[in-house]
Amino acid sequence: MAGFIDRDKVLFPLKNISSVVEIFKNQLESNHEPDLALLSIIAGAVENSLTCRSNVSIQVVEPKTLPILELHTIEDLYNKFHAIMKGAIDVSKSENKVCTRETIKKVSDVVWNSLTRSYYKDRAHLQSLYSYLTGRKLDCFGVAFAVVAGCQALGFSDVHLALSEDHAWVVFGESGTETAEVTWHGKGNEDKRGQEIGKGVSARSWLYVNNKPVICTRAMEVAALVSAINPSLNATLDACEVACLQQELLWLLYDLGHLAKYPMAIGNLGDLEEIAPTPGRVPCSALFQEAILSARTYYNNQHVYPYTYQGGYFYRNKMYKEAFESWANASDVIRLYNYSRDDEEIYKEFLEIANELIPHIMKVISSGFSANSILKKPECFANLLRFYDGICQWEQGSATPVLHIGWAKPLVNTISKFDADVRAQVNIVCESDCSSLDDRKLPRSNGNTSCFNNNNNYCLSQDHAKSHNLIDQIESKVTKDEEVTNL
Ligand SMILES: CC1(C)CN=C(N2CCN(c3ncnc4sc(CC(F)F)cc34)CC2)S1
Repeated sequence: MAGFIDRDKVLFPLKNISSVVEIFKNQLESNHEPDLALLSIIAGAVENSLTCRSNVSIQVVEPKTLPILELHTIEDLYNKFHAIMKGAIDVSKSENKVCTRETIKKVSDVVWNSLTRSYYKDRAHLQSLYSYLTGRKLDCFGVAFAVVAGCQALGFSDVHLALSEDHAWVVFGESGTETAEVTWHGKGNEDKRGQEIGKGVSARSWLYVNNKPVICTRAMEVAALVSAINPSLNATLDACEVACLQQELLWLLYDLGHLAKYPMAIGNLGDLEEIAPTPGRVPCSALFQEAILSARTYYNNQHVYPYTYQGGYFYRNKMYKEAFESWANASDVIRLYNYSRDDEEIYKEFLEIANELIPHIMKVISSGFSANSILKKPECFANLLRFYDGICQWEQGSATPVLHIGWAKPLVNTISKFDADVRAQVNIVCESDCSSLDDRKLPRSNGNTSCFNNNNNYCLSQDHAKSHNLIDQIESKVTKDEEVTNL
């Protein structure tokens, strides 16, 4: 590990964004691995100086300048982190050895036991070592990151961060295939720190992405800390210097190839580019597409967020037909999983799409009568069915139910907005008898597109037909309603 060397120290005191980018560049291009503790402390210090309560007056700083960051501030915290780790774990005998589960548990205990007794865990700005070293507070990602940074400080180059879409753990050992929980997840769940990643039912939950997590290199761990930078000043305002720093650091990592296997980081960059496009760079829509391609290429299309990044972009830009397709593709991913109580985050995501975003779209478009309204397009109806059908299939075979009556009303409301002649163009094809499909949900390796048959009708393939009973119920209810209204 390069550590905190003179080439970086001469850049202090840090006064602007480009000097911070320069330090990250030096670390990433050095022939040693980048120093996670150093970069997390610097990113956290910059974020803290521009967003935290301490300077409540909205900073009016020169564009791209930062409140001055002195060398001793960073150096003292860096030395403190090394002292904590080396004071707690004796590694003299394990020079250049791979790490053991026992040592990882010790490092996790050091972090865990040094945290403030009780604090609001979901608060912003609790993700960096700056927060850990100055406030003794970390969020669940921050604990996992601190353990990996601690192991790096102790000389273990085999310990790496493993990331799902809502959880983080570590991999280690000779072939990097040992796994260990090092942090908590969610509210009120007993932490499983020290244990290997679930082989049981939790393995089928979205939380562990069907054992297709992002396994980080050191540079991807830098991408994770950069992704975790939080520019929010409060619920409505962002500190633009912090957002600008995050955006420039993500482009630096992108250009060095370190985001290629990290769909969520590409998605984060897409979100930032949508707000403030960088001249000469690809449009944000291309980044959302790249994130999807990365998830399909490296993670067997088992990740949901790349599609919801893209769907959110289409929705915000009133591209509703395209949004339906992205959301249907997201639903094609979740249908492979069994819903478990650890999956609240993605449940909330689908709930918001089904019960807020789609109803909003139905409201704003049904006022217009334009001929090319999406209500006239069978592919929109097909994608909506595919979206709802995936959620139904997600529920099937799961211990915990997904759907409740609150889902049905917006669902029927939406379906009934499409005229019968449009709905008639969508065939629900049972390519094979449903009963022959076993209940295990084998991940399908093909990309997600709604299948189109030759005579330009839109058919839902065999997997979708599994919940055709729900679709039949909707169809019959809608038809009945129509009969009633046509009486
Ligand atoms: C389409 C969305 C709702 C927009 N933002 C989304 N994010 C998903 C989570 N985000 C992330 N971005 C980069 N890396 C990671 S690792 C991780 C799990 C945590 F426990 F470590 C989360 C996450 C960033 C924001 S999904």
